[in-house]
Amino acid sequence: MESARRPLVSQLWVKNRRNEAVLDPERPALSWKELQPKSGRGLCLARVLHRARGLIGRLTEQYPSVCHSVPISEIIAVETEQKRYNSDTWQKFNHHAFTVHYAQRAQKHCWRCSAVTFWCKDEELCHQWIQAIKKLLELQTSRPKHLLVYINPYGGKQQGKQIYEQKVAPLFSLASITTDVIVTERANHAKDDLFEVNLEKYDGVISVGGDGMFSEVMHGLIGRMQKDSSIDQNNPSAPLAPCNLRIGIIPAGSTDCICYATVGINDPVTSALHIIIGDLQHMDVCSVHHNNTFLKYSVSLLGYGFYGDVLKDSEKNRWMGPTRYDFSGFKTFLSHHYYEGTVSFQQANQTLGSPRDKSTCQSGCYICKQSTQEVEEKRKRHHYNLEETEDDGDWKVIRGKFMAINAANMSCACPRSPKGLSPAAHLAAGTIDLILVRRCSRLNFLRHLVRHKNQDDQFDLAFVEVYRVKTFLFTPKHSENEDTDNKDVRKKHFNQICNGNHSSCGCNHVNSIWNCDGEALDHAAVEVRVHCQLIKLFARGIEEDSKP
Ligand SMILES: CCCCCCCCCCCCC/C=C/[C@@H](O)[C@H](CO)NC(=O)CCCCCCCCCCCCCCC
Ligand SMILES: Nc1ncnc2c1ncn2[C@@H]1O[C@H](COP(=O)(O)OP(=O)(O)OP(=O)(O)O)[C@@H](O)[C@H]1O
Ligand SMILES: [Ca+2]
Repeated sequence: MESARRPLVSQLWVKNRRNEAVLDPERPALSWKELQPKSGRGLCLARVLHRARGLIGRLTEQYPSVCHSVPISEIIAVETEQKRYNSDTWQKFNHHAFTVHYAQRAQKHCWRCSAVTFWCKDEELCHQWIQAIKKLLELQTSRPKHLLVYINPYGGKQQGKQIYEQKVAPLFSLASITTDVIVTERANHAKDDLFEVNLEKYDGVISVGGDGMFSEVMHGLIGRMQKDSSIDQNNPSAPLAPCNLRIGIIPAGSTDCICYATVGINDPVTSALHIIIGDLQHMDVCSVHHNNTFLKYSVSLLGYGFYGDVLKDSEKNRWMGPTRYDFSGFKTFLSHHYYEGTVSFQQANQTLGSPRDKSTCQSGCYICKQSTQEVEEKRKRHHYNLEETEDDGDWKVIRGKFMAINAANMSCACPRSPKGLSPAAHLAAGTIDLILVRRCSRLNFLRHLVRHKNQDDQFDLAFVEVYRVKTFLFTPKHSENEDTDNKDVRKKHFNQICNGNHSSCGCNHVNSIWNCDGEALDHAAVEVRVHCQLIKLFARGIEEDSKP
């Protein structure tokens, strides 16, 4: 037992160079460092340079040899080397070699699977190393072994199936992860399936597609949990049962904002590596109700006004793929609509930070960690039927004319807006950032939009307000029935570019619609409530400095 904790130290060869390799179960990491320049007959320029560097290093007492180190948690697999090297090396080491595959940080937030082959002088040493690494890998208990994968073949640029087969499946198989793969045949296929399937045999569910596909998987899992726990989703104040299974996202959509804001990039290989090493990121979920009837859950953006109108227009142009959003965004910007209504909300406790904080939510965020403890205690109290003590403040009511009402449950960072709609929003603190953009000129609205792209403070504009909240209500000024009947009211909302036939401007509504993670809601009057850390993802949040 004692020997299992001691480091394994051996001389192994990497690319024909003698290295000292150390496998330290205490750190726990695998590291290797070149011991001396390659020996052998013959002279080549590289070797001369190498020796000169070694000599200079020794003279200055700094031998310039790089130490490589890989945490065990980031090793993907270890395997006996098959004969793929030139026969010289193969003969020299009598066929004894093993290869370690590991996750390596490439560019910012982008990970790649790298490999290093270690050559051993004898078979026993080779076997000892492979067994020692495998033993340490077995201790990585958070890694998934069996996954359920849903692929939307029509999301984004319709590349979901190819992306999964070419970039992800080979990595899962290298990591000995087995999968049941379902290519969806219709919308809601994944969601419906998750209500029926035996989930006990899986360690996670993977969504290959965009935010809409993720939303389907999430609705399936949350809905299933509530059904199994006899919780009525129509009750807006019911404490929801959290989901134990983690969800992985392989981005293949048009916005991929949930992936981008939880991993830092929308790259299928990076996401596959986070899944393999069993990363964990808790995430808040908002429930949306209308008159005590459950409508939907949201994790990224609930947007009324501008983003609702963009969505509505873009749905007609799904054939355009991701470009549909830019096209409809431009049209919606020109149509320049505002909507009247009342927003009521309770501001969250100040310990949960402010939307105007300069620091952002990152891997290991202390505000989210604090919420993990609180949510655990709250669930325990609920389990033992103990009383709740909510210390939320008074309700604030704002009546007005709005260009946009955006509720960001996370930063909503995506390739179109790398900082997102609310750069300081938290993934798992149990809060939403409510952004109110009041009626303003076209030029001012453009200034607001441009700030989604640059470094300027998005909220430092006279017509923009932002609040960190746990729950809010929205009531449109005009009743929802009026919206379809009252043509006179519609006319009041015409503007320069609308010629009155409304076929192209999409302005034939007094009310806008809610864009809920890219899906349209059927009602404008809503009650929204955040459920702290309801779901878990195979991710780790944004790493501060991803490249070592
Ligand atoms: C001048 C440049 C301004 C550029 C401003 C870019 C803002 C981009 C903000 C993206 C925020 C995404 C929030 C995430 C929402 C997701 O849950 C949802 C589902 O995937 N995606 C969308 O609704 C997809 C929403 C996509 C919205 C695209 C809006 C594009 C606006 C273009 C306006 C151009 C005006 C030009 C005037 C000369
Ligand atoms: N086989 C299918 N046929 C038609 N629609 C599907 C199918 N499978 C899933 N869907 C639906 O397609 C919708 C959009 O999918 P997805 O989110 O993957 O792509 P996207 O909308 O292009 O990307 P994003 O949501 O990132 O903007 C989802 O709402 C999902 O319910
Ligand atoms: Ca949140």
